[in-house]
Amino acid sequence: MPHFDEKRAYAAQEDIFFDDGREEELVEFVKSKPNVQGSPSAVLKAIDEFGRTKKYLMNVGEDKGRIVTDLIHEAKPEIMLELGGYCGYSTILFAHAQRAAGGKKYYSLERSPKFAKVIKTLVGIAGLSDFVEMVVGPSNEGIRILLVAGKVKKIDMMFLDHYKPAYTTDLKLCESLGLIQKGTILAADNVIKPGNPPYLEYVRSSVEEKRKRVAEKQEKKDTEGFSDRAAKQYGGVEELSMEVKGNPEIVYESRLVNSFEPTGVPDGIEITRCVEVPA
Ligand SMILES: C[S@@+](CC[C@H](N)C(=O)[O-])C[C@H]1O[C@@H](n2cnc3c(N)ncnc32)[C@H](O)[C@@H]1O
Repeated sequence: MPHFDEKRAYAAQEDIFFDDGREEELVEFVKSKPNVQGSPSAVLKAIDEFGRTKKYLMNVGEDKGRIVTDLIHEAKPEIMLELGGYCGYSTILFAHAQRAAGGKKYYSLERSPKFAKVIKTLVGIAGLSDFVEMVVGPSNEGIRILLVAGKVKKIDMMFLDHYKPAYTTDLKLCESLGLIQKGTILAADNVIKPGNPPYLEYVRSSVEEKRKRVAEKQEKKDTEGFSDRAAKQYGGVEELSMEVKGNPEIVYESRLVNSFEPTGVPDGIEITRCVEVPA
C-alpha cells in the first residue's frame, strides 16, 4: 500500500459536500492568487490549497491524479474523454499532461451547467481553453453528440468519475458505438470508495463469462450493488440507458491501483486496457 502524506490532506468530507456555494467560493479564491493566469500547475495548487484550508472538494486529488498522468505520459492519447468534471481539477491536470504528450483534444462531459461554468472559468485561467472542449449534459447524451458530430471516432483514454452506476452503462454505450477499440484505456475512479462492484465485475469478466450472462439474461442490473448515498449522490437516481448491451466480445485486461482520496481515505483506480475487438 502506498503512503499518504497527512500534511497534504484535504478537509474532511461533510454530509453536504458540494453545490452549497463552495464552487463559487473556489473560483474567487483561485482568481485572488497571483501568477495563476496561463499556469495549470498554479491553478491546481490553488484548488488544492482551497481543499486543504477552506472546504473539501470532490476532486480526484494529487495521489490518484498521478496514476492517471503517468498513464497519459506513457500512452500519449490523442483523444481523451472525462465523464464528470466538477470544478475542473481533473480536467486541468489531465488535459495539461495530454497536451504535453502531444494529444489533440480533451473532452469534459459534465451534467451540471453550473459546474460546467466553473470548469470553463478555471480551464480558461489555466490557459487550456483551446485544448479542452466542454460537453454539458448527461454523459450518455454527450458521448452520442461527440460521435454524431464526427469529433470522436475512437476513444484513446477515458476517465470515469461521474454517477457511479453510469460507469458500466456508459462503457457499454461506447462499446456499442464502436468507440472502444484495441488500445483504448479506461481509468475508473472511486472503485474502492464508494466502490463500483458492477463495473469491476464487467471489466474483469472474460468474454465467455460476458457471453454467458447475455445469453442467459443473467446480467445484473448495473444499478445494483450501490449504497443509497452513492446512488443518490448527485441529487437523485439518474436515468440510465439499461437497454444498451455493449459488446461482450471485447477483451479487456484490468487491474486495480491502490491509492488515496485527497482526504487520505483509501481508494483506488481501476485501469483497464482493451486488448482485442474481434472484427
Ligand atoms: C466526483 S465529481 C468529478 C470530479 C472531477 N473529475 C475531478 O477529479 O476534479 C462528479 C461529477 O460528475 C457529474 N455528473 C454526475 N452524473 C453525471 C452524468 N450522468 N453525466 C455527466 N456528469 C455527471 C457531477 O455533476 C459532478 O460534477
